[in-house]
Amino acid sequence: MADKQTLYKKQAGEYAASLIEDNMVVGLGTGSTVRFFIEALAQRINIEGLDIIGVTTSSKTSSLAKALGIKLSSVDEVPYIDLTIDGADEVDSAFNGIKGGGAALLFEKIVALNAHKNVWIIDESKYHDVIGQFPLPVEVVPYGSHQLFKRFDEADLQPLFRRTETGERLTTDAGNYIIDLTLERINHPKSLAYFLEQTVGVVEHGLFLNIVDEVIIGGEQLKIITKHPDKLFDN
Ligand SMILES: O=C[C@H](O)[C@H](O)[C@H](O)COP(=O)(O)O
Repeated sequence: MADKQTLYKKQAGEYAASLIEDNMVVGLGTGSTVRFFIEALAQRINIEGLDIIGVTTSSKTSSLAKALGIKLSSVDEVPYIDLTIDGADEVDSAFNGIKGGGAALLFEKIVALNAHKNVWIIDESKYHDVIGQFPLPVEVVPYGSHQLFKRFDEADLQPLFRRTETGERLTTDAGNYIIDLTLERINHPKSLAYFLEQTVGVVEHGLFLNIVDEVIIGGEQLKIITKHPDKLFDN
């Protein structure tokens, strides 16, 4: 039998599939929670004849969606994305998130920023008062990445190159490396994001601030939290 976390991911993923409407262009995130969403979406396509176009955020999601017969287009070929459904590694009550546990943060952020609406699906263990318990992924250009690693280390950001099971440095779909920062608690996500964005060699970071509109949280009871459009969160 599946563990609770898996059941909660499935619950959130399946609920998200019910949000998709005919003729939508749908951003398809990456990860184990999104897998449940994509499977449920494919079922609706087959049973109800739902007509949608998917825009994927990783090679893994592309393979899964293709195998399930979902029509795909690239982010550059669609005029806009109606709704993106994605997972997250950690979310706080100010709608800040950490993403990139599956190394897809760069394409995920591009798709998210081209979507009219972003919905995240998580299980309840990922919802915290303050983000940072999950190591923050930073995607970096391979050239000079060792120097960058040293700078992060000197700044006490506890960097670690992400590696594959066979021990080599993991390469993202865009051909970059990931350095994970073990921070435990990110009190000022906006300042950290700014620092990373000013650092040459950093392609993107896993802080998704002010991006998500709604979070669906699987648990004993499914919860949906929606950001008020006028509410600004200052980090
Ligand atoms: O790079 C991967 C993504 O940001 C995922 O959406 C995130 O890691 C959550 O994945 P999962 O649903 O497998 O926990």
